[in-house]
Amino acid sequence: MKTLRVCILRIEGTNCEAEMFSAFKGAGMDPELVHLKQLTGDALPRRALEDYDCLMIPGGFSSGDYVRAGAIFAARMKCKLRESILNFLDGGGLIGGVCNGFQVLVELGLLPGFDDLISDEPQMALHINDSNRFECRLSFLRHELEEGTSPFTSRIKKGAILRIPSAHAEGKVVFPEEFQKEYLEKMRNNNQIIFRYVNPDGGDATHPWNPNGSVEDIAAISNPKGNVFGMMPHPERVFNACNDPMVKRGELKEYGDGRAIFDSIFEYLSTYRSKQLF
Ligand SMILES: NC(=O)CC[C@H](N)C(=O)O
Repeated sequence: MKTLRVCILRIEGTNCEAEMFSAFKGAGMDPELVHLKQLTGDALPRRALEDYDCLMIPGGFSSGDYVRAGAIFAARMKCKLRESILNFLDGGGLIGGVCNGFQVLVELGLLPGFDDLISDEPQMALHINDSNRFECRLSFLRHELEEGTSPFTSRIKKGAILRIPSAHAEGKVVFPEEFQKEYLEKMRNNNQIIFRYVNPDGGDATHPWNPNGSVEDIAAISNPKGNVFGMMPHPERVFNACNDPMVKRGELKEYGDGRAIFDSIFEYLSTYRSKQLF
């Protein structure tokens, strides 16, 4: 079988790339840490997006979160890589972002991506948490789609609740007030809402279980086509069960709930991409 190559993209201030690397590796893919300048032709060795199957933007504080979290990383990508991103998606590639990576994809206009793959006008923002603080704790995420619907969660059953940690200051999903009703409806109809925060008992999330005040407790979304995905909590931090604080001492569990995301990407890419089915 063809090796599945993953480009884990970093710039100054990215800080979750090592865990992201080992999660992709652990799920059987071939990740590589790539600096943005290697893609834009400003540093050697040069790399091209088309050589990868998946582009993943990891978490962190890219460019120190100046302006808005993710804004500078996104602006640099947009001005130099717009065409290659579109070609990459057209060729069947997947693009994912976790936490700061999700913020980058929203700033870039790839998410929620209602009308175009890259929208020029922002359709959504990840705003400062309601608490006005950096919120760092385990989150409970309910999977909202049927198994097999999203390439990023194809291995997860509808209604399953995953324990995945959050760690962010700007994670509140907001839409422009006048379009909020319409946009939420679009998101539901297009199967774009992938995870919602819930309370530990599975009920509607209240703070701190919705850590940021996101509308409708939204924690993860995709674009309408499903090939661009962003989530605030960090699946790469709970690839192994030993990193899940609720796994009891002596419990013989090898993998944490985060692994399902990476297994889903693997399954999707190896089934569809390597056979060039789309
Ligand atoms: N863990 C992260 O990626 C943090 C994202 C961003 N720096 C924030 O605080 O919102």
